[in-house]
Amino acid sequence: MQALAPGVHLHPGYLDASAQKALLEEIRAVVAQAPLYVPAMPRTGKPMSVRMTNCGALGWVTDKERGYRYQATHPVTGEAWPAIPKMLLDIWDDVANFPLLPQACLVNFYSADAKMGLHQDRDEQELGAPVVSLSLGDDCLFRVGGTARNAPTASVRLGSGDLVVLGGEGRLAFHGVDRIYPGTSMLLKNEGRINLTLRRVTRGQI
Ligand SMILES: O=C(O)CCC(=O)C(=O)O
Ligand SMILES: [Fe+2]
Repeated sequence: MQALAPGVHLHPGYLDASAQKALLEEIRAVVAQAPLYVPAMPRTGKPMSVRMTNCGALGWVTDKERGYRYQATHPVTGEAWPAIPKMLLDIWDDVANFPLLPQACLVNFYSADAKMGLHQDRDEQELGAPVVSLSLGDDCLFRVGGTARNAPTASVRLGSGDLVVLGGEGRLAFHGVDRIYPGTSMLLKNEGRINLTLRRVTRGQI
């Protein structure tokens, strides 16, 4: 385990190749039920470059009119999100050091030219639980800083199977994805990167 910033820990190679393949199959099943869609930025309605879906009781969504939020249904199909695969619940159990299970798993799909600007994950009421983030497929350049936007940042290349935990004083650390390195992994059939982000949303037992 490697500290990228206070409270931000990288577990390089957390999933071996066969676990990555098994998890990818689970995510394919999630996407078959809850298709990837293009989220839009609040107010401007500008499309994000990352395509998204979710599994879990709640999913993180954003659109022009209502902005960033969690909701129980897919914004395009109107269906409830599929359940979080057991493999991911077990991973949370292993690394989160939190007594309750995650409620939301955001599935981010990055094509070769997608990125995600520097931001904090702050749409959750429960900030005592960490954010647990897994990478599958192509490498990316991940950037993480402090809890102020202008704090210095460190960049690290994340590969398939790498896991990052943002917890404690790192829970609100600014972070983002500056670029994808297309063709650096053979896991997916085509180029691209999948990121899975597990979170608690509400406070207390649900
Ligand atoms: O893709 C990643 O590694 C980060 C994703 C992220 O920060 C988010 O979905 O909030
Ligand atoms: Fe984030």
